[in-house]
Amino acid sequence: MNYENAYKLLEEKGQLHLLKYYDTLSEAEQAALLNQISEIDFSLIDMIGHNSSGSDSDIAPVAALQMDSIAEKYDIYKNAGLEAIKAGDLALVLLAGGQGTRLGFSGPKGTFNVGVTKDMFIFQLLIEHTLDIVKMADTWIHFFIMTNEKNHDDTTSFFKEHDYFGYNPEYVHFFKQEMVPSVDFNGKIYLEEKGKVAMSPNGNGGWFSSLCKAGHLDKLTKYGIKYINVFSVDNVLQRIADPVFLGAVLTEGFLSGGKVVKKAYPDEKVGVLCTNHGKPYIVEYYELTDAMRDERDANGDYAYNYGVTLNYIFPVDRLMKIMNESMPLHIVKKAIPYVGEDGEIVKPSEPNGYKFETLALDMIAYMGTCLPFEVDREKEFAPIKNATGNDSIDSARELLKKNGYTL
Ligand SMILES: CC(=O)N[C@H]1[C@@H](OP(=O)(O)O)O[C@H](CO)[C@@H](O)[C@@H]1O
Repeated sequence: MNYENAYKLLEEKGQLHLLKYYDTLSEAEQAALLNQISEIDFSLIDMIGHNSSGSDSDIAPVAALQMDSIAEKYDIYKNAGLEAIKAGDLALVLLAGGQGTRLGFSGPKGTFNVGVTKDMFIFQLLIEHTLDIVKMADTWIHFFIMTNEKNHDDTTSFFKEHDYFGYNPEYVHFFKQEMVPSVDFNGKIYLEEKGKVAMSPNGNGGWFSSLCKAGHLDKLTKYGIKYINVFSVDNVLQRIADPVFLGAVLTEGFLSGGKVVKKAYPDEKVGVLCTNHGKPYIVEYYELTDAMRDERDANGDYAYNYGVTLNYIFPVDRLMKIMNESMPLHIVKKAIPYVGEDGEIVKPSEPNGYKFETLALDMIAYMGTCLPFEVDREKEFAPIKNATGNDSIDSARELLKKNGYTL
C-alpha cells in the first residue's frame, strides 16, 4: 500500500491521525507503518457498542463426568484413546500467544523458569508431559504452537536452543496469532509508537483461523488428523494428549470435551461449562452472576461447581465449519500504552480503550456436544497467571512439589 492509498483509506475511516508523524519517520519505518495499515480489519471498530457476548441467554448447568465414574471405566477409555492416538488421529495446539501481563514477565510465558535449583521451563514441562504419551503410544504427535507477532522469534529460538526438549522437531509447527488494533473509547486507533499502530493478539478464540492462515490446514488434512487437543501455556501440571480424556469423549459419544476441576471456592476465576439454549456453553468468571454462583442443585451442591482448565478436545470437521461463522466478539476494556498529544508515550494504569477478542470458550457452542471431564485439581491444575497469591508461581511450585517434582 502506498501513502496515497493509505491516506484515502484512513480519511474514509476517520483514522487519519495514524499518519500524524509519517513525515518524521525513516523510509523503513514509513514502509512498516503502511504495511500495518494495509492489514487492519476496520470492520471490528464498527462492532463497538454491539458486544455480541452475553445477550439472549438461557443458561443451565450440566453434570460433569466425575472422577469416580471415570475410574470405573478407566481402562476402556484409555485403550480407546490410545488407539486413536496410535492411528494419528490427534494433534496438539499449545496456546502461547498471550501477553502474560498479569505475570509481569516480559518474555514468552513458556520460557518462564519455575525451577529453583535447576532449570524447569514451562515449555519444557509441557513437552515432557507430552513425551510420556509419545512413549506410551509409540508414535510422535503433531505439536502446533501458537505464538504472537511479538514473541514468535523468541519462542522459536528458545525451542531450537533447547533442542526441542527432546521432541522431534519435524512434529513441532509454529504459527502466529493474528493481531487486531486497539482503540480509544471513541473507536480511534491508537499509535503505540510514532510509526507503529497499537496492535494486540485477537484473543484465544482466533487460534484455528490463525492456524489455517499460516497454511497448516493442509497438514491436518494430509496427516488425517481428526481431533485437536488445545490447551493453554500456563497450567504446568496438565496432562496433554491424555488418552483417558480422548477415550472418554469418543466412547461416551461426545463431539468435544473440556477438562474441568471442582472449584476451590465459588468465586474462583475459572469459566463454567454449562448449556445455553441446550447447546454447550461456557460462562466466563467475570460474566458469572451472583445468583448463578450461589445456585444449588438437588443434592445441595453448587450447581456451577466445575471450572474449565482451558484444555479442550475439538473435532477438526467442526472446527472447519467455524471458520465461516463469525464468532462472538468480546470488546474488552484495557489499559493501552499510546503516543500522547505531545508525541510522548503514555502508559495508563486505568483502562483507556478497547481490545477486540474472540475466545476459545465460545468455540464450544459450535461443537454440538461437549463432555465436562473432571480431573483432580491437585494433580492437574497448577496455572501460573499471577506473580504472587492464587494461581501464581508460588502456588504452582507447591503443587509441583506435592506431585513429586524436585525443583
Ligand atoms: C478466555 C478463556 O479461555 N479463559 C480461561 C482462562 O482464564 P484467563 O483468566 O483468561 O487465563 O483460563 C482459565 C483456567 O485457568 C479458564 O477457566 C478460563 O475459562
